[in-house]
Amino acid sequence: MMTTNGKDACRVKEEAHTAAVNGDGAEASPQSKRPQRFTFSSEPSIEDIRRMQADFTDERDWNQFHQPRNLLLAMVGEVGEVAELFQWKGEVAEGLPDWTETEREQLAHELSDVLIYLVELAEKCRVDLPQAVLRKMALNRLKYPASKVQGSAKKYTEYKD
Ligand SMILES: Nc1ccn([C@H]2C[C@H](O)[C@@H](COP(=O)(O)OP(=O)(O)OP(=O)(O)O)O2)c(=O)n1
Repeated sequence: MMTTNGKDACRVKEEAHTAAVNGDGAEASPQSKRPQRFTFSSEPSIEDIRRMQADFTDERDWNQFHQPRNLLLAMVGEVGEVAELFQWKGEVAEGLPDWTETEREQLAHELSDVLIYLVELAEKCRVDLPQAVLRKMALNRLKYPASKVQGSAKKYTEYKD
């Protein structure tokens, strides 16, 4: 079980933006170093979250309601609640410097709701999410080689080679 608190969750640590992070095997160069990178706590894992939500639904006899389509709709509803927090604020800088603690906590709640439903949706669709993410990121790296798309946000279909 997780023993984290708000401070742990908000810690930033000195970390180079290395090849280990972007997975492309390139050496880290001084230019690629990012001095302050936010990191997550290592727990709970996605499997921990799946199990905690499974326990939560089992204890309430709610599996009868948690079919894939219902979970999808619930997740999209929670995405809407995330959007509502950003609504009418204009551009928001990384780290949300102008947000109050209450607003930050609301955001943490809504993002968690999205994640909880996403993880349960994946479970009910028999998608092993952590492994699926690894496969998808490998595909992303193939579609968007760093050397080819450096500094460009164009979609892969827009590159002529
Ligand atoms: N049938 C349900 C209802 C709730 N939850 C869990 C998963 C979500 O993390 C959270 C969602 O609860 P609410 O539907 O009450 O939504 P909010 O927490 O966002 O409340 P509100 O809509 O008032 O902001 O509770 C669930 O698993 N299954």
